[in-house]
Amino acid sequence: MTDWTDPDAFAAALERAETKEKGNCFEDFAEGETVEHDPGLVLSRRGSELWAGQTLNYDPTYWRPSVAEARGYDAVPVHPDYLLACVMGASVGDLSEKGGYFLGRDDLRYHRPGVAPGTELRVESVVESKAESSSRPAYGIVTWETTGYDAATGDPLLSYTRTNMIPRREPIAADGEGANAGDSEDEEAERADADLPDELLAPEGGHFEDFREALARADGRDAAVAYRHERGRTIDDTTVAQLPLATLNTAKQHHNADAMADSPSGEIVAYGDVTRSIALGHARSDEQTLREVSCDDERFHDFVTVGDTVYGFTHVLDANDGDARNAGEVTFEHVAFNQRDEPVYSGTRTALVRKRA
Ligand SMILES: CC(C)(COP(=O)(O)OP(=O)(O)OC[C@H]1O[C@@H](n2cnc3c(N)ncnc32)[C@H](O)[C@@H]1OP(=O)(O)O)[C@@H](O)C(=O)NCCC(=O)NCCSC(=O)C[C@](C)(O)C(=O)O
Repeated sequence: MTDWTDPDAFAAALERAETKEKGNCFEDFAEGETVEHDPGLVLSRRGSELWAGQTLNYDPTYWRPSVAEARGYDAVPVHPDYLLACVMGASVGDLSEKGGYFLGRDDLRYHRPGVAPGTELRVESVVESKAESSSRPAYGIVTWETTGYDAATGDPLLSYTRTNMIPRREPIAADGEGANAGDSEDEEAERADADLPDELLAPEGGHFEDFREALARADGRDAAVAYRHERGRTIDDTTVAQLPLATLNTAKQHHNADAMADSPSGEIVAYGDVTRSIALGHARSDEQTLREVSCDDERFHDFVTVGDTVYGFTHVLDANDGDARNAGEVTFEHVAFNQRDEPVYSGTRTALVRKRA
């Protein structure tokens, strides 16, 4: 029998043993290819409450039957951020388990409001495009279009396109050190405050009319409707590892400190959608949200690690009085930032916001 307790013998065995790989490298994806993700998940009320509770998304629609019914749902639906994490999580083993950083997401659309616990998901992705990274020779950049369906009816529930850095099997020659390498400090500062005027106004309350009135006040002046949210949430073991694992997100970035020691972040990092959900939770806590409609231009600018605190900043872009009697459509730009005031996520979001009774 082999003596496995002899550290030298064991180290020698490990060196010779083949590692059964998980996930795919940049070279494994072909443009146009469709990938069916096996895992799927059955949405659960417990999972939704865990996600919403840990990310400070405390809209009672997703907890209390009486409120859900008053908002037009037959029963308490799952939280939309949890639904998104379940669709994304099922895709990770095939698309990004190798350790690629989540760079951004576009065209997030919720196709059906009020998805019920007990719904079984079927998730599928199409490889939309691949590009070499000029700054990071060990990585390529891949974009996929992912859709989550109700497995029983075939109805699409949610879809988006996502872009990740994905490790290559073979590094290529690189010609730069980052997309903004070489920019002067002045150029960087100019980029940072390019879009915001001096005067920042906050809405009086969180109803549709409050956002519309604030935009009217800013109109014709050098002013914008932009404000910060008081709450912060420090990333801990639950948010960094438990939430992604509970939604089948096997990306090593969130739970394998050993593998991450030798990566650009040097340690495990928060799942981008946890960071985003916390920032959106802060924003929703200052808003009378009826329903999520869409998100666009979502970008992850920097790593968030255990001990970092995620805060939120909101810029109101538009308020449209649509067809609904009880709500209007508001478009926001949200920024998540850390305790050093560094932006870590930004994106636009459109939601139906309730009108005053
Ligand atoms: C990755 C880091 C280190 C690179 O930082 P950097 O300074 O090297 O460079 P950069 O300027 O930010 O971008 C590098 C390259 O990516 C490109 N790029 C950038 N964004 C996009 C985009 N949207 N679409 C297309 N391309 C994009 C950009 O144009 C550039 O191309 P180049 O190499 O040819 O010059 C830095 O950007 C960073 O720290 N970002 C935060 C990453 C992060 O923490 N993501 C969330 C956690 S990982 C995660 O959640 C995982 C998940 C969800 O579970 C899972 O996929 O399984």
